[in-house]
Amino acid sequence: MARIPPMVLRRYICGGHIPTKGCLRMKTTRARATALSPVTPQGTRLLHTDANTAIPEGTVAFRKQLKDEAKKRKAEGLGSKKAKINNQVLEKWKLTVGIEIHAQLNTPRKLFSNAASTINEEPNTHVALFDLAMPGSQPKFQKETLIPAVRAALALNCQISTSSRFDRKHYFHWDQPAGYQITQYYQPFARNGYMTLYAHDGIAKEDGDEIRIGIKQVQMEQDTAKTMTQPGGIHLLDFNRVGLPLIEIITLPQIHHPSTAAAFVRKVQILLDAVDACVLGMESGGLRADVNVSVRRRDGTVSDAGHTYAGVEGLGQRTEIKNLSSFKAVEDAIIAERDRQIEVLEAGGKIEGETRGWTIGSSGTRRLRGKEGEVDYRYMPDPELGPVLISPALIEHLQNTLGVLPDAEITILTEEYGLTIKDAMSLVSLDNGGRAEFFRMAVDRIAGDSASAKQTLGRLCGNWVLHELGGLTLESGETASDLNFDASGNSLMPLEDFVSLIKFLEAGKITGKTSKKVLRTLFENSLSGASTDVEKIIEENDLWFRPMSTEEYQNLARSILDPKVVEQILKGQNGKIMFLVGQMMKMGEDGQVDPQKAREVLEHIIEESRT
Ligand SMILES: Nc1ncnc2c1ncn2[C@@H]1O[C@H](COP(=O)(O)OP(=O)(O)OP(=O)(O)O)[C@@H](O)[C@H]1O
Ligand SMILES: [Mg+2]
Ligand SMILES: [Mg+2]
Repeated sequence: MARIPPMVLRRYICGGHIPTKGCLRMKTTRARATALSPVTPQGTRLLHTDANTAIPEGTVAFRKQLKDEAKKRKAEGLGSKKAKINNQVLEKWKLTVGIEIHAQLNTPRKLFSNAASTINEEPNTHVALFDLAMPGSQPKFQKETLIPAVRAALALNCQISTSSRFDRKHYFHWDQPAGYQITQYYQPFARNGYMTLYAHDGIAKEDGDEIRIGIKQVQMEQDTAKTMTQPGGIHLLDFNRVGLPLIEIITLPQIHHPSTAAAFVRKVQILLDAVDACVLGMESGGLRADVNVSVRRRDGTVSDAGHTYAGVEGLGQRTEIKNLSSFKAVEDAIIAERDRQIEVLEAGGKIEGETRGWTIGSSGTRRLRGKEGEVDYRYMPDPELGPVLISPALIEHLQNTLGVLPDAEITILTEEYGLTIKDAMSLVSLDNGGRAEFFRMAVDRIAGDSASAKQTLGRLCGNWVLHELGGLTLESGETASDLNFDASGNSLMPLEDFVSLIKFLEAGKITGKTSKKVLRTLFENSLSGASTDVEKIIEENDLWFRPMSTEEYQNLARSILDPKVVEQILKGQNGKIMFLVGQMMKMGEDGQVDPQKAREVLEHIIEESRT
């Protein structure tokens, strides 16, 4: 790469200099954001950096915006469960949706430069010359990005091409300094995949027990810079994001219900996470979806369905809603756009091919621009990049090391470990699959080879791993992924100690209530590096279960017996006995009172008082 002297660079980006590692760093920490100012009186645009840029009047905090919008929606009755259910199918119109998902690959570097892939760091601190399209800079394909990309495509059942290419897609916008995006258009690296969605994935009930959505292709491409639009025509730009490696997953237009579309995006996120292809979910901006929506009349009376896509015929004119960043937004935007299109068509109008936008909580999509066609993009092979060659041996290796995918894991957890679908799905989605692994190792260690013990213990441990441990992680403020439930030896919840806790509980040596206390101590000790020896914790805190003698039961029973209640029971109100049992359980030490035994003792004393 040609070396560009700092002086020259400064003409392009105010205050920038070339750091040793090839990234462009803003000179002062004051320069937190780069603002692209509106057109100046001289008619030129200026880049300026100023941390003290006054926030224009009328700027509303994002959190407040969300709250206000949610309130408004509630008041309008939008988004209620009822509205959702009724909104999946329309009598006269058939909806068709195709989705493009952009997911950020789990790699340390950008796609064509060695600048670091970062999130939430100071803006404009990880930017290489090539990322800014500086004259003389050239792309250098970072081979490591292929590993997560191929893993993702394999998990989506795609065929991987051993040779693929990069192309330039031209458009002019400030978020793309080169004036084109490098993507794969003519020869993507993966094609012809599919994903199967089941009822428990949350598809519309009209789609039955399962539905298969075809994946046309998966391609690698660069991300754009992040634009933060402010009131007053000001746009803040963060070039840390420009050039980050993305995959674009393109489905066939085979989705016909809004909730199935949302379920698809959710499942892609879980799958990409499970195979370590991506690290960030929608909530952190690591995954974004564009939805393409069209409608056509079910009875075919008007010929407004002459469009075709990848062999799928008879489609209505599509519009595209870009950049959706939540599963709910996917569903809501589709419903709103479908309804808008129907309204236009029913009024005798025509749907234009457009790119549209959607804001959380709004009740309609809005036009952004006319849809660019392939001709507008002037796709061309990138002359600076050679073909991407992937050896069959690498593909085979990645296929063999994909691990158990979420669907297979859910089947194992429900059929072998007795979990409900809901618990199985929660387990699988936590800690990158590490929580489910921890659960299985714990149960296997206690149940041994017994299939029935596996079922009973599975249900017991499921509750502990999911809810009790889950509660503790939430409370401690640790992020679940930091907890590293992978039984790797330095896990924050040591597997062996957890297993002995469950064994003591199973053997009746400690009560359920005590076990919760011990788990908490275990967890806290583990965080602080203190001893996690369960037996020692129980011993030192005097927590072993000590069954009460019959005499102790009798004394406890007498202490709570109210003559009036006894009289009512003697008159035949037997239900009152359970009330007394409840009182005894409350009075006794932690979980020490066995309700069956308490009842026997109470009945005996009451019978005695009859004579
Ligand atoms: N008539 C239609 N109705 C609904 N969806 C459609 C229709 N035609 C195409 N699609 C969907 O639109 C998407 C098109 O994505 P593709 O990346 O091929 O083109 P693009 O939207 O022009 O590209 P980009 O947005 O990346 O510039 C696919 O998911 C496809 O299934
Ligand atoms: Mg696309
Ligand atoms: Mg598109």
